[in-house]
Amino acid sequence: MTSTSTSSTLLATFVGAAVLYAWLTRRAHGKLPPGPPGLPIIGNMLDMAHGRVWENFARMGETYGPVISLTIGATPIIVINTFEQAKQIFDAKGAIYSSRPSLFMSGELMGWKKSCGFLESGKDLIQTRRMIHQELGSMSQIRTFYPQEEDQARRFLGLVAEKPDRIVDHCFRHAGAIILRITYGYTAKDYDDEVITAVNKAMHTLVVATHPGLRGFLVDQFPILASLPEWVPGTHFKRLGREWAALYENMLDLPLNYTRQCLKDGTAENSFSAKWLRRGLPKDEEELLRHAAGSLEAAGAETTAVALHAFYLLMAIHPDVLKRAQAEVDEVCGHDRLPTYADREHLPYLQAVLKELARFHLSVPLAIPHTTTQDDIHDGYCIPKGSMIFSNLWAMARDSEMYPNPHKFDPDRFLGNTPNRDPYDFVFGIGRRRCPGRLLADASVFITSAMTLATFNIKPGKNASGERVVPCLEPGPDMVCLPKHFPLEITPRFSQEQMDVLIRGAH
Ligand code: HEM
Repeated sequence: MTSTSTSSTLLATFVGAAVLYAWLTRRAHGKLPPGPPGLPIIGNMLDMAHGRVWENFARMGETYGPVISLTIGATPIIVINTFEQAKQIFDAKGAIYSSRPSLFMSGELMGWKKSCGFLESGKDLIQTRRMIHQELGSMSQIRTFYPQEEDQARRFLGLVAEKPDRIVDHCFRHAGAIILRITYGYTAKDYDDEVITAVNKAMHTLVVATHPGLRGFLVDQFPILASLPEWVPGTHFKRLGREWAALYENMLDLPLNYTRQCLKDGTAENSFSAKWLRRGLPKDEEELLRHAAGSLEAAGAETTAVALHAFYLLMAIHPDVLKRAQAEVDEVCGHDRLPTYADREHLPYLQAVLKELARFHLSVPLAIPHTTTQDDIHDGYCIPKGSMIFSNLWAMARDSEMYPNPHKFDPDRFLGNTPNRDPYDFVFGIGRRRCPGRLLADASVFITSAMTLATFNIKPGKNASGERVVPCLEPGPDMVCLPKHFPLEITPRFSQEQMDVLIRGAH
């Protein structure tokens, strides 16, 4: 037998033993919520293997009810498919439903466990969320960042005017630049910015490491695999973990060192990190700040970029909505200036469009999984301590009882005397782990889309053979759900000279 086949046999034996151990040691719980029967040993692993897992979960909900269970190895997985149940669980019983599962690959090996989205319940989580809340959790704080937001949105328009065919890149760059500006006071370069590149690299590894189901890393389901020596084939995750941890550290240090330097030089702009560093934090709190600031970069950039890209696609798909929203913006702002935050209350149709955007394309369709810190009995079923809990936000957004004709993009559902439920009640999560960046996200999407409507027309673009391709909103399979790319035709609404005046306006 060659050494490779010996090692492969060893790995197979080890994985088999780990899976069998997990199966045999599943605790004798009460009755779990109903769910699809799993296969012996691997449980429901295959049900989570492919495609948009949230759609599979919603289909299972039609058969088994609003709260369903699946198992992989020893861990019960609970999926909550309705808003009502999610409120009962995350709001009313938040004390035991608000921790995070420990993910071996991303949390331990790659070092993300101190990032806000990964923190388990406890002192560090309370302090981290307090830090974020104090500077980004109220409208009075968010308003202090309006000048930076408006400036970044103008820069974005400039880039779109220059290279309209690179709209997806611009959305990602813009969302990253906003977060860097507000978190660190750092103004990113228009192209090839070093810090944006560092964030993108680290984020790419995080997305790969946290793929749901079978596409993820087996060590998350069976942490015992981490004790295998590195010469065993299949343990390449250990080397990857080390390399990817270095990318995470770089993403934290590069921009924070910039803020520290600016504070020393007396040139620091108003920012989340500058505000906290100025207070002179003790070492342990400064370490918390380092991860808290990094968690804003990680959680805030891609999610906002996805919303902006989806906005452009939806405007190309629905020319009637685009025209009506443009007409409203024109009526309030005229053609001589760009919209500002002060206009927001006079733009009810745009606000309805943005609510429908948030409902129709969910940036994070399954939220971030929670875990329970105690056994619970819910509606007569047992939810064991350590269960992994998914809020199926996508299923809530497509619930026909809350949203008649839920697969139709229809901003009018939020106007009139009996509007549908505000999707902001759940698209940012529910309960104690609700997104702490939601006010900032909303402010960024508002100003960018309002300024876009004022300056550009958006139409389906042409493919390589010159045929017009009507886009559709086809979501990808990842936890942060990127829509499929389609060519768009984005053209300025005014002459070059007028566009220059509009966009340069406040510079
Ligand atoms: C359209 C944009 C955004 C959407 C749809 C979104 C949505 C979400 C969702 C669904 C969660 C998980 C909630 C849960 O587990 O129950 C979350 C967590 C989080 N979000 Fe956002 N988010 C957005 C933008 C932002 C921005 C701009 C920031 C930062 C400035 C941010 C920071 C965070 C953080 C730090 C967490 C982790 C919270 C925790 O674990 O306690 N998000 N977000």
